Amino acid sequence: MKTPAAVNAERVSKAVGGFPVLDEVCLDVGPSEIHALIGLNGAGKTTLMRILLGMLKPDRVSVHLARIPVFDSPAQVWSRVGQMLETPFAYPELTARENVYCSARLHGMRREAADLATRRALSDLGLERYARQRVGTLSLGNRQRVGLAAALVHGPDVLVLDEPTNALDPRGVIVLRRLLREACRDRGAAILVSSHHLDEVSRMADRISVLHRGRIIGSLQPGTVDLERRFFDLVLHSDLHEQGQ
Ligand SMILES: Nc1ncnc2c1ncn2[C@@H]1O[C@H](COP(=O)(O)OP(=O)(O)OP(=O)(O)O)[C@@H](O)[C@H]1O
Repeated sequence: MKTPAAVNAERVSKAVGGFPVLDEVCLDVGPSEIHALIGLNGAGKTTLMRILLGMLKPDRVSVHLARIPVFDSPAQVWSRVGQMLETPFAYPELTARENVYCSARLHGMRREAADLATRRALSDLGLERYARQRVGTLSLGNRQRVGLAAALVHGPDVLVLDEPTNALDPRGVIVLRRLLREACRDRGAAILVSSHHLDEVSRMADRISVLHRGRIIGSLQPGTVDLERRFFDLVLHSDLHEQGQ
């Protein structure tokens, strides 16, 4: 049975060293949906994603993955999750192929299926010619491609990707967009991506939430004009509101 694909965070707060990094953040990602999180540097995007993936404990716990509280999620649930945070999943001393294969096996795939899925993921990400090269010797963009192949290899129902395109070339961006769209369409994947690039998320996402100083301050409509202006309006309005308090 497939695990229902959904991410849900209710009023997640997190302080680090007494400084609030996240403040009552509510966020959800439904099946067959790409939800983009956009915000300035230091807004809290990575911290939120780490909490959603159970890597960091929020101060108040109400985070659900596949409708199960994240800290109680069994291996079965995690096997249906793919992620790539700041440092892509990659052992530098292993080859690209070995890295992706390891990810497939760690997500519970049997040898033969893992082998097949690894070939497909390497081909999807345009990595065939680097398959036997050690990841530590690859370019930054190709390391990111390996991280993405490792996140996607097992066909996850939930995907959490932190700035998945920041090192990709324009062709890589298009490829990733297509792969994410296919994951949504073919298996109803719930996908959360963070980015700094409004144009890119506008093309990729179904929903865009703006995170600023640890709070969700509004949303943007993908595909509409003037997203940049709307984004800065929200940021400015939030800053002015904070100063006025
Ligand atoms: N372990 C930590 N110790 C101290 N401060 C931290 C720690 N983790 C996060 N922070 C702070 O929390 C804030 C949010 O960081 P986070 O990495 O989540 O932002 P981000 O939105 O992903 O930023 P960027 O777009 O630059 O990647 C930052 O001010 C950061 O310095």
